[in-house]
Amino acid sequence: MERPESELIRQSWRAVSRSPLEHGTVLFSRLFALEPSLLPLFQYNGRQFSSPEDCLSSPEFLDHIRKVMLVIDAAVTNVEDLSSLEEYLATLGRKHRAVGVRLSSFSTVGESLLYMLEKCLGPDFTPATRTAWSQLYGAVVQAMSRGWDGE
Ligand code: HEM
Repeated sequence: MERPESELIRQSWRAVSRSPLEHGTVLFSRLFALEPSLLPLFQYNGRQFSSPEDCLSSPEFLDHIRKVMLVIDAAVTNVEDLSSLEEYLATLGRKHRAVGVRLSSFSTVGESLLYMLEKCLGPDFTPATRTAWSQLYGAVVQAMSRGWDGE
């Protein structure tokens, strides 16, 4: 996997990271629209959400959005040496496998991430920036995929 263009990643993330919850909400709204079957995987205290809107307004789910944005933030910070996150990401992958997430759903997450970046950055989301993010996200998923090894 080619190393993503660090400067494009950092620059574009600056705009997103000013309001992570807002942009993370755009990402997950898109994710639920593309793959509604992911909704039942989010349950807190055994409670099932009746709709994406119900889920997107729950404090526990908003915390999950914050966690996701923090992981992406860590990947941006370590974009030049993602191997430092490898163990953490493999463990994170294992935790997601344990709650019933399929590795293939992370492709839909990637699509939703690119969608959110496009909405946030508008014309600044150039083809080169898109390529850089696809590479970065691809590297994150590759590391997380070790959590599904042996399936
Ligand atoms: C297919 C989409 C996803 C689903 C269905 C999913 C589901 C879950 C669930 C059910 C939990 C446990 C409850 C919670 O902490 O809220 C969790 C935890 C977590 N998720 Fe996700 N997740 C998804 C994508 C992601 C992504 C893309 C990231 C970051 C790259 C991420 C980062 C985290 C983190 C950091 C935790 C906390 C892990 C811990 O407790 O150590 N999730 N996820």
